[in-house]
Amino acid sequence: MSDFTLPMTRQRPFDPPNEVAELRQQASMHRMTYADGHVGWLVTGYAEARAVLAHPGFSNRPEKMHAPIPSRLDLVGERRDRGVPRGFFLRTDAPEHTRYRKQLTGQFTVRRMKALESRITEITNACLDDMAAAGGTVDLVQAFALPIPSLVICELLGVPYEDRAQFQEDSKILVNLETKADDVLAALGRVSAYLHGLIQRKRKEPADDLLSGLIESGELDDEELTGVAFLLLVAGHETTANMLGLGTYALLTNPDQLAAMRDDPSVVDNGVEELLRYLTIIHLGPFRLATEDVEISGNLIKEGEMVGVHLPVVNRDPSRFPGGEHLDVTRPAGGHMTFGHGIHQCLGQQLARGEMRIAYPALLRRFPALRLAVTPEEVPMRSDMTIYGVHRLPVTW
Ligand code: HEM
Repeated sequence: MSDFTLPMTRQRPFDPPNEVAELRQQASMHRMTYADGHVGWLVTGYAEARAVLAHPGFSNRPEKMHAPIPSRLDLVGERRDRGVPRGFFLRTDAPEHTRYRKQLTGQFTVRRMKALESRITEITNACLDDMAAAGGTVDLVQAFALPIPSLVICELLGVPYEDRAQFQEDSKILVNLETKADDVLAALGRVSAYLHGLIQRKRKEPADDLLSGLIESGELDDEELTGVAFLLLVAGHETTANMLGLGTYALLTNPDQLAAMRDDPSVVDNGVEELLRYLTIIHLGPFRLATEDVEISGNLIKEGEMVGVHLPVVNRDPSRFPGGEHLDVTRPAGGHMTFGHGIHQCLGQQLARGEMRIAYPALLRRFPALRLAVTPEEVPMRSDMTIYGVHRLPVTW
């Protein structure tokens, strides 16, 4: 089926496109035509996805990659050579990747994540207070889903509160697949210049934040520090924000699941994993380029061929998650691949989990009568973005 091209249009808001779900029923790996005519692969099976992402015979560097869908830029990492500072290591390979990853892992300590929990609770409560004060109908994305992760990342890095508005705006520009190249470059320039200045300030006045910790370890120069900080800002904003927005939408349209998340604290941790699995907001990729011939489940991927992993469909593979097309916050959801797998597995996953474990129940308990203020069909979906979610979620209570 080498004439298969990747569909992005969904027939139902929480389900992957029918065409891809149907493919998985036929086989776990498929030939797929990329936007420039390159014939590579699409992986729809759970075991095969893990095998690809754990295999050393693939590169994550964007330079030689073929775009999966027409006339759009892939993840921000594609733009590395066009203005992203060194240190933005999202799409790199060993040994460059190993060096940055080691530095960062050393900073995402249990102690730091634990300390952030009380700040996440405060930030969440402040958003809920503002919502209660505004009353009537509010857009949950602007009032809740976006500000929480945005402020938490600022906390983590030590970015002052008053500077955050520009960051939210710029990161939105950077992850939108439709953004024009000039606008991307302008946003990159603004964020880089700001972070560079912040690093200078932290060199003089270190504090108990991740940037100061990285400076202290002395391994990275200023440009690298800027790139790393920039990556965390972008990666930490929109991902968790879309989980909070889309997750709330999913709960509002599944009232029994919502009630379990609201009323039973013992359900929350697993409920968050299930929402991550069921919604799988990274719905384009990850993609890799074979640097040698690789055999996966009897399929020969030739050197130079692209492989895309369709995470939303992989996370519903019935051999791993029976009945996985339904949201069930009590289903054992561990082992899902929403944070990827292998050496590039999400660095911020514990932070993202911490935010969701605090934010969902806090929202549902503060507003027990929370409901959509529009019909479900009127909720605008982010089908056109690298990260899936809702553009807006009008709610009332
Ligand atoms: C629900 C929220 C999130 C989701 C679904 C998510 C998903 C992912 C996925 C799928 C990857 C792997 C990409 C690949 O294999 O090419 C990844 C990597 C990464 N994520 Fe996340 N992420 C989330 C939140 C965060 C947060 C909060 C941060 C930072 C504070 C973060 C930082 C990163 C970084 C730095 C990488 C690159 C890791 C590497 O290449 O070694 N993410 N994320």
